[in-house]
Amino acid sequence: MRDVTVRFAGLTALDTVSFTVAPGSVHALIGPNGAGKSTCFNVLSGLCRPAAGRVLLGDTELTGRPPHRIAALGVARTFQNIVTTAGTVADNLMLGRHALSRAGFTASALGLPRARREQREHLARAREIAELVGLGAHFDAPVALLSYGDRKRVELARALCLEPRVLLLDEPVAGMNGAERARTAEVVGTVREQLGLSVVLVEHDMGLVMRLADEVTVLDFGRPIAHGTPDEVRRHPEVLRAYLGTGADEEDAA
Ligand SMILES: Nc1ncnc2c1ncn2[C@@H]1O[C@H](COP(=O)(O)OP(=O)(O)OP(=O)(O)O)[C@@H](O)[C@H]1O
Repeated sequence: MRDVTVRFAGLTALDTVSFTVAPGSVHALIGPNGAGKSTCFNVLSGLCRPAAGRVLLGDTELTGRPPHRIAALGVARTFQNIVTTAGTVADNLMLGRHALSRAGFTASALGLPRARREQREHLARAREIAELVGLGAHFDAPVALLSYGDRKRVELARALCLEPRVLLLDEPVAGMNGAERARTAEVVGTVREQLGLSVVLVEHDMGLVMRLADEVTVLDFGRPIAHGTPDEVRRHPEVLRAYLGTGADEEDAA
């Protein structure tokens, strides 16, 4: 992201924000409520068009492209709130693979051999992804019957079904209990390692950020105030003042 500015009416939600996500790394965006983290995600995933600045994936220009194009180019995201409720885990993951399907709707509907073969391959890959995030045993279970933590991981798996190069995780452990948080942290680590993708993470759970992130960008009132490793950032005077004060103390105490 280079020099991105976003304005809503009179308010500048992002003010010339730049950061680079190193390939294969976990990059966290943190900051107090209203700092601009969600707006950053919305810019990265194409839901929000910046007034100025650019978003690049390698050399590919993403700025101004619609969300489905950005997803097809390799940037997948999850949302803060769970969006999957209907169908089985398999159904939801197959929806995630739909964008990759070549055979087309008509061929699939007619059950043509190529479409059937493709469908089988997608299902096999969806199952692999479900296993990777720890949902293998629930593959054919209705999502509505799963625990909250498992449902959040269905969202993660669905995003992974796009075979992204970059995964945007918007508060992946929000609302989870301690055990579920630990499990999800482990899954994110595994996913990054095994799929070799880059992860951009917005998360209020500082313990998780400190554990998972290679680099952290701190936003405050739409401006980046610090950037560095988790250790650098947690010691940064501006960060301590603006935001981490209590979070850092709590974590040290833990
Ligand atoms: N669609 C919108 N219209 C008007 N103002 C908006 C809109 N979206 C965000 N804002 C404002 O932009 C600023 C940044 O909001 P944003 O949601 O990006 O912050 P955040 O860091 O994600 O906060 P939180 O941690 O609470 O999710 C806030 O002042 C917010 O009220």
